[in-house]
Amino acid sequence: MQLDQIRTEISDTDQQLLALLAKRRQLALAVANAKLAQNKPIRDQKREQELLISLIEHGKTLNIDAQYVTRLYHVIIEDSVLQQQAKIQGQLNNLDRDIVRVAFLGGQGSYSYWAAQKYFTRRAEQLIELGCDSFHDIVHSVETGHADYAVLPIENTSSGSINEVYDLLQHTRLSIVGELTHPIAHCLLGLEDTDLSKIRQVCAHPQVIAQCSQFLQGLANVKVEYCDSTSDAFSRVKQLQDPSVVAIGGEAGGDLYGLQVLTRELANQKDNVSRFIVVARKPVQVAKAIPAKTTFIMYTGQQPGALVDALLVLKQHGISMAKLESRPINGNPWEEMFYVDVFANLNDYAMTRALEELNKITRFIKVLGCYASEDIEPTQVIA
Ligand SMILES: C=C(O[C@@H]1C=C(C(=O)O)C=C[C@H]1O)C(=O)O
Repeated sequence: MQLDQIRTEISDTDQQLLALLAKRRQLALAVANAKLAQNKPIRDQKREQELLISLIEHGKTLNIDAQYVTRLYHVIIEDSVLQQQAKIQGQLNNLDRDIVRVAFLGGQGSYSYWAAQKYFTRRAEQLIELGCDSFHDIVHSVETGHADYAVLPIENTSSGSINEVYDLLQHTRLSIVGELTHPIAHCLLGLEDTDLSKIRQVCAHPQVIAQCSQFLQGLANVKVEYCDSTSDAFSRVKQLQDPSVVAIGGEAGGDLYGLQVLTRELANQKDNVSRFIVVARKPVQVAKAIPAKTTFIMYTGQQPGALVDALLVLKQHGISMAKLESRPINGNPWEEMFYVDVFANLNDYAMTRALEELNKITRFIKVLGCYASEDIEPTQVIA
């Protein structure tokens, strides 16, 4: 066969693969409704394990190795479960799935832009993108009704919690309605004729600078320029047309600005992942069939053991904590507001009781939201 002929066949095969994946998605969505009717959880890891084991076996007969099958399968299952969750949540909360206005940091190509795309592609026909210059403006645009949702980064595996976002949550009436994680693969990006040894200036967002601090320390005589967002860093490099000026950001984002990758994997941690939250004016309910997280803030007071007592309430009700963070309270020096993420649905009996008890022993407590957990653990196959 000629090269062109073979390639035509490969393209045809890829299209068939896509069509089959689309069909699989539709079947999974039908399964989701059947499960709701039978009061069963969306995720069924036993079924996933059985499927994976049989696919690995079948793969052997086709000369496809187990690792390849497993990697593909993880991607397919994650998509399948997230599609089902999004559909069930949309139905339960009567969410408008047509046009959605989303506020996020930066413009096209920023990490928050990709996170917003990733989250809403399962939930809306059309996105109206409202890029903002600061976290404050993002929250404000939802508060004032200019946007329906905001997507905000809240923590990162390299730089930790994003304090500015935590502080904004303390003072807003918006609710957390969703979460997602997104891998953040930092690259050094520049104009086509950039010579790495001649770089004078690196443009990046402060969070990105913190996540790549070790790489940046290794660059001698290079000025670090703080930018409002990663997309802001890209547009500066593009506008300046100076090959000694580069940006740090994601490859796909840089591509939108015609920038080339000069070096990859700049983050301090190899697994550099950010967790984003989605906030809206109205809280959502999470279906019982879906694992939920609840986030609340509390001020316990300064008496000895106050935090321990509060956490004991969670223990007594069998509620696991996903994260505990503390932030200063404005105007009360050395007093702390605690932010607690728990693996629980706000409507669970245990959670309701725990909150009632916490209400009695804390000075202030406020639920920031209950939302579907998007952390889809890969299917485990016991060898
Ligand atoms: C589609 C289903 O729901 C989930 C997704 C699965 C899949 O995509 O194969 C398998 C099990 C469940 O975790 C199902 O239960 O069959």
